Amino acid sequence: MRFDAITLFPEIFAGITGHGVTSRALSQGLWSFHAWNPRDYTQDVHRTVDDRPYGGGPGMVMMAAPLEAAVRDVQADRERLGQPRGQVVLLSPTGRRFDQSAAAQWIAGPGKILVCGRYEGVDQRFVDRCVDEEWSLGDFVLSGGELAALPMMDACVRLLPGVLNDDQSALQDSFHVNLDGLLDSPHYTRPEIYDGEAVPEALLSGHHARIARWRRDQSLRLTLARRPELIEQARRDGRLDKADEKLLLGLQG
Ligand SMILES: CC(C)(C)c1cccc(C(=O)NCC2(NC(=O)c3cccc4nocc34)CCCCC2)c1
Repeated sequence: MRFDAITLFPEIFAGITGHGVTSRALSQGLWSFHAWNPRDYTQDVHRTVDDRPYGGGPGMVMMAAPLEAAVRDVQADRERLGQPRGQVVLLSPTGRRFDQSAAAQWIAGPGKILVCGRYEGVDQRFVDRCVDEEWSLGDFVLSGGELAALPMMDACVRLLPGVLNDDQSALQDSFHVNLDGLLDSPHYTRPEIYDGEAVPEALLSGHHARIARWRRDQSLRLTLARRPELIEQARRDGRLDKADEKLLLGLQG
């Protein structure tokens, strides 16, 4: 899987290229990354990438030409290497909401070209001419598209075969397999008594069925309390068994 980022701040991507499982996967060649700075595609001596908004208003807008020139260079680079084109994605608050299923869809494709906005946004003519999809991380104000691109890329790379070992993929699988879309149960590790607080007795029992039941119950309780819509989704998908429903009935009364 290849990711390209069009960004004024390529160093931000060290967050995943330089640390942890995503960094190791990069060095193992399980995925690849290239950052392209629009500033390298300017023609003026000041390397201007932004300008004031027509119609007035605060802040600056990223100009279309450097962005488009960068995108065309990425596409030419992929073509030169015989790699598939890949969609141009604008990270944007108006985009479709990214989630785990989006990550699964993204890794099925050739790899996205991620355009990261700064200032007040990008010239609409660039969007009309070059952008295939807009995706959003959520409804909050961010300083730049890079800060949404990073978690999306992380979610995708973790899904690639060979990136996570069996231990690490437990969390990944649990989202879709053990917990199937429910919140995770509480975690505990040594010491057994921490400042007088003990680990729940079920987890010390050594009885795997009892431990699994305790964890499932905790996930259902927590999900019902914090994200009830995930319970509904699991019910619609037929992912709740009789014991689950019995517990939920007791909780919901
Ligand atoms: C109603 C709402 C969502 C609060 C909102 C409304 C208006 C503006 C913003 C905002 O944050 N503008 C700044 C800007 N944000 C983003 O790029 C961005 C934000 C959130 C999720 C994202 N996912 O990808 C990219 C995302 C970065 C600088 C270039 C212009 C876009 C937010």
